[in-house]
Amino acid sequence: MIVLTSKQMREVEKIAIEKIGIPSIGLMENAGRETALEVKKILEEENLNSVIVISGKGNNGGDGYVVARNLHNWGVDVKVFLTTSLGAISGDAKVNLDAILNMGIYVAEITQREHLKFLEKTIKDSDVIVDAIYGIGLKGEISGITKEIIEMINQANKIVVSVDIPSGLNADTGKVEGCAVRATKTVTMQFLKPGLLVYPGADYAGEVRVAEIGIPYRLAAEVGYNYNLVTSEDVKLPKRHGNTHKGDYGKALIIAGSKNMTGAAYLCAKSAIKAGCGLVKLAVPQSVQSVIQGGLYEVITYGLEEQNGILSHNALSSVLELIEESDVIAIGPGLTHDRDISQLVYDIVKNTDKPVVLDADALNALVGRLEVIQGKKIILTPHYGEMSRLTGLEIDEIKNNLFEVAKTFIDRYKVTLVLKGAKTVIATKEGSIYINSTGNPGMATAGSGDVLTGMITAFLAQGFSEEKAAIYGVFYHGKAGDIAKEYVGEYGMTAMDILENIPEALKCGL
Ligand SMILES: NC(=O)C1=CN([C@@H]2O[C@H](COP(=O)(O)OP(=O)(O)OC[C@H]3O[C@@H](n4cnc5c(N)ncnc54)[C@H](O)[C@@H]3O)[C@@H](O)[C@H]2O)[C@H](O)CC1
Ligand SMILES: [K+]
Repeated sequence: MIVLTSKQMREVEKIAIEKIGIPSIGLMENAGRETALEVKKILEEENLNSVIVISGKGNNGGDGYVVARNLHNWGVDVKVFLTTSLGAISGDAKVNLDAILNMGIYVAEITQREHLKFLEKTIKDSDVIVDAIYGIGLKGEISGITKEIIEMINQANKIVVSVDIPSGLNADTGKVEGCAVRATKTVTMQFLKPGLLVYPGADYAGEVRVAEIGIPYRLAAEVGYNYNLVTSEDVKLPKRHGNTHKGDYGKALIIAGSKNMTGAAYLCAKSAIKAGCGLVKLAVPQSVQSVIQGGLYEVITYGLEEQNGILSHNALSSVLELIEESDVIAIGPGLTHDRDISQLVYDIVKNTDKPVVLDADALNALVGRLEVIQGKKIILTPHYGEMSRLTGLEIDEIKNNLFEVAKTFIDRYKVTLVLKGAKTVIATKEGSIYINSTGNPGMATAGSGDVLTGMITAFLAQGFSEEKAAIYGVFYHGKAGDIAKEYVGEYGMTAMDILENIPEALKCGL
């Protein structure tokens, strides 16, 4: 599903109005009416009838006047408060402000501190708050009286419907600019915005609805969008042909495990099989092979050269031989981190041009010498901690600038990046960003990442491009977690629960 940044949104709006000739006031009418319909639905469902619209000085505020006009026409008790003076309103917003004044709708200015008490009382007496203070035109941090108004909205404990984007939220990053409205629902115009989809923005936006306001859909392609939300529509699975055999679904080699982390290797290999990989070979340290083999009926295991239960660099030639007979490789789950293994991982990556998924300790192994991945068919799956080690950035810096961090990384290394988090973001070689829509907090559990690596590897093995394998793997991993949640809930969910629900998740894609 297409997602547009505020800049891209402005570009499509400009083409719609200036090139195509769609009247801008018509777009505002549609934006306001769609939001009003949403508010009406809430009022009817909850048996409520009074609304306060809080409008800012721009076109977001203009949408707010249209909301008020429509609600008034439908018999709703509606009042409008301006965070600016009446004289500061211009353009389409002014046309709509004049209309509501002419209709006799109550309009008040909140420009001084002493007005705040009255606003507080009106909020208290209202059932629903419509937030039309700032939309995509927000620049910099919110301060002064507007900040106090937003804090008042948040403390009121009312149903809040935000127009386009919760006021105070950065539409592009999801960052809170000083303060932001906590919405129950956000009605966003024509296209999703990235800031609504990642944290903290996603928490502030509440339920998000995209309203069609009359901008032609094709304009997104014209301005060259690069953000996408991955939904079930985007990850349909191809039907398998009748006349096929296991060779058609790929041979994967997984290099994983150590004496203290046999489970990671198990979870990864089993997940690859569960996600449809034709044949999975698992290379582990010799001394743990018999432990790992138990229960892995479908997987061929290889015990390789090791030292104290950890793969050693002496395993390189055996690994390279196994790679010869494989289509795709995954390295990392449960390997542990030491100098010898780092060199092993480095040399494996250096010596193959086949698609490789790098996870966990394989990522740690490449810290400081990432140039070896440059331009290769590689998918990296770091969580924020691993990304921090790879880039030298603080975890908070990564969390607050997910898109920028991901883009800078792929611009430099030209690989596929799966940046794992509460909202996993995938960045492709071509510079596109995909935001995942599945998953839940129950999946924040040990081994969950090993399952994901197995799934991505399986899609790669089945002939998907790195980009598609990453997108599909992340989506269905989340889906399996969502199904697991129905049975075991979030608290008790284990990686095994996710793994066991992979087949059910994949059935949804057919
Ligand atoms: N995208 C579309 O096709 C349509 C969008 N509509 C709505 O219009 C807004 C965007 O309107 P715009 O006037 O450009 O910006 P805002 O209303 O968000 O506010 C800008 C307003 O506020 C001032 N300002 C910005 N930041 C700050 C700050 N930190 N402190 C103080 N003041 C600030 C700025 O100078 C402006 O004056 C979009 O979101 C939609 O809701 C149309 O109605 C339909 C078509
Ligand atoms: K808003």
